[in-house]
Parts: sequence; C-alpha cells; structure tokens
Amino acid sequence: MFHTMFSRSLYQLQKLSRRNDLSLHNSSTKFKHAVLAAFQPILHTRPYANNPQPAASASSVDQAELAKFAAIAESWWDAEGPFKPLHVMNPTRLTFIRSTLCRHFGKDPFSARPFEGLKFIDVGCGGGILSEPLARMGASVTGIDAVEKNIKIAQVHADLDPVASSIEYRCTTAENLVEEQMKFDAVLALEVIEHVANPAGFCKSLSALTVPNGATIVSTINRSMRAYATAIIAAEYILHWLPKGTHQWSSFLTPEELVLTLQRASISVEEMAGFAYDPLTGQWSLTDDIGVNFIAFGIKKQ
Ligand SMILES: C[S@@+](CC[C@H](N)C(=O)[O-])C[C@H]1O[C@@H](n2cnc3c(N)ncnc32)[C@H](O)[C@@H]1O
Ligand SMILES: [Mg+2]
Repeated sequence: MFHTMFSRSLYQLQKLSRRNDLSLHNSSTKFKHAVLAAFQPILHTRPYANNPQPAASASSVDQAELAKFAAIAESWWDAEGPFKPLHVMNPTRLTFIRSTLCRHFGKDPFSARPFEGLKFIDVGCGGGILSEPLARMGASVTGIDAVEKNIKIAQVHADLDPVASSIEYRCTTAENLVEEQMKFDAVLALEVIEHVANPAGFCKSLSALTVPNGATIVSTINRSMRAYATAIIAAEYILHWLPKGTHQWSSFLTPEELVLTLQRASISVEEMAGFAYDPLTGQWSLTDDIGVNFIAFGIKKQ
C-alpha cells in the first residue's frame, strides 16, 4: 500500500514541482506570489526561499515560538485542549511510523514491541504524546524539547507508566546533542520544523543525529493556499482548535522544500504521506494528498 502511496506521492511531487510553489514560470504562480505579497503584513511573512542557509550549529530556537508552547504547557495531556489535534492524529501518524520504520529496520509490524533494540529521539517532544507510544512499542526513547515546562510535564506523565518512565527526557536542542555527538537509529521531529528559527540548519542537526543508514521522520504543514484556509483560518479562527497565532503560514514548508532541504542534509526522502481529516468521524487517515498536513520518511546516506 505504501509503495503505491509513495509512487503516487512522488508523482504528485513531480507534478507540484513542475507547476507549483517553487516554479516562477507560470502565470498562476505569479498570481499566487502577488496575492501572497499583498498578504505579507498580515501573515508576518518569513519567506523561506530568501532565507540564507545557516550552519547546522546555528540555534534552531525561536523564542517567540517557544513562548507560545510554554503558555499552554499545562494542557499537553488534556485530550480536549489545544493539543487535541495532535492527540487525534497520533494513531494515524504512528501507523506511518510503524510501517516505514519496521520495513526499514526489518522488524515485524505485527509484533507488540517492534522497535525493541532501536534507539529513537523525539525532537520537540512537547509533553511526550509521541514519545510514550514509541517507548511502548519497544524503542529506547530520548525526548528533547527547548521548553523546560514541557519536559517537566512529559516526565511527570511518563512516570505514571512503568514502560514510559524509561524515556529519557531532556530540555535541550538537536544542535546541542550534535555537539555531544549523540546518535540514534531513528530521529523524529513531528510538527516542529515550522516552529524553528532555521529549518535548513535544523535538518542538518537531525541528519547529524541519525546513524548512517538510519531513519529520519519529519511532519509539518504545506505552505499551500489550502493549508492557509484550513490549518490557520479554520483551525485557529473558526473551530478554535488551536490558539490564534499558533501557526504562521510563511513558516510552513512545501513538500519540495522539505525534500530538498533534507537532501542537502544527506537524507534521502523515500516515502511521503498526507493526513486527511474527516469532519464526519472527526478522525484522521493517511492519504496520498500532501496538500496540507504531511509526513516524510527519509534515510541518512551512508
Ligand atoms: C507542535 S509541538 C509538537 C510536539 C510533538 N512533536 C508532537 O507532535 O506531539 C512543537 C514542539 O516543538 C518544540 N520546539 C520548538 N522549537 C524547538 C527547538 N528549536 N528545539 C526543540 N524543541 C522545539 C516546542 O516547544 C513544542 O513542544
Ligand atoms: Mg505546528
């Protein structure tokens, strides 16, 4: 299923790169750029394409972004609170993670603890919504976050469960662990890259933390018009799923940008999937539509 999904996603990616955000050659793109230029003051635009390429060692920390998470840190485990979308999405993203990582590491996806013997790091782990199920699936998990409050909450929650209490939580950044020369079989950064100061340097740090032939998984939101309408206008201003101002459209990366940025960091993206929300069931599912929320699995080059 994923092979089909991936080839379809790749096809979609090729189509996108022919006609979409990175191309400046067609009139619809010119129109889109003109509209975006008009929205710049509203969107607090931080044009990705014009950003310089910082070194891996440059800080990934954006204090204003961290302040947003510190302000709502108490609600990490409130399944009806501002992190509800992450809680509801969790089984779907874990399906992708289980499937891609089991295939890559030759593990049985039907076993209860398929990640036994593997070292994972969850970068930007927040309250540990992802770290905990990864530990229950047998991985030896390190969870890091730049917000101290998040780490304290993650630790208190993990201590309620003997398996999750094995997670090593630290308040630090990916680049600091690179300095410590730490290495992991799989490096995961879900819904973090759109909140960091320098996505390219951040990807280099993720890569440096991954062992050769190890895996890197990144999820984020596409810088598409549909994402502006759904992930910002609908989620923040109409449905109030997230506090207003949680996301800045200009900080989103298109799938092409993420693939290229990871490629430059020696990670070859092998598989992508989108997440689709069904308003009737309130559930998310994997889809080959990477137009809004999407996830990428890559392999660190030898
Ligand atoms: C949207 S939350 C995602 C949490 C978690 N990855 C998940 O998907 O359940 C983003 C998290 O990234 C953290 N963060 C933001 N910038 C960071 C950085 N430069 N280094 C480490 N963590 C960061 C925030 O504090 C926040 O907890
Ligand atoms: Mg986000």
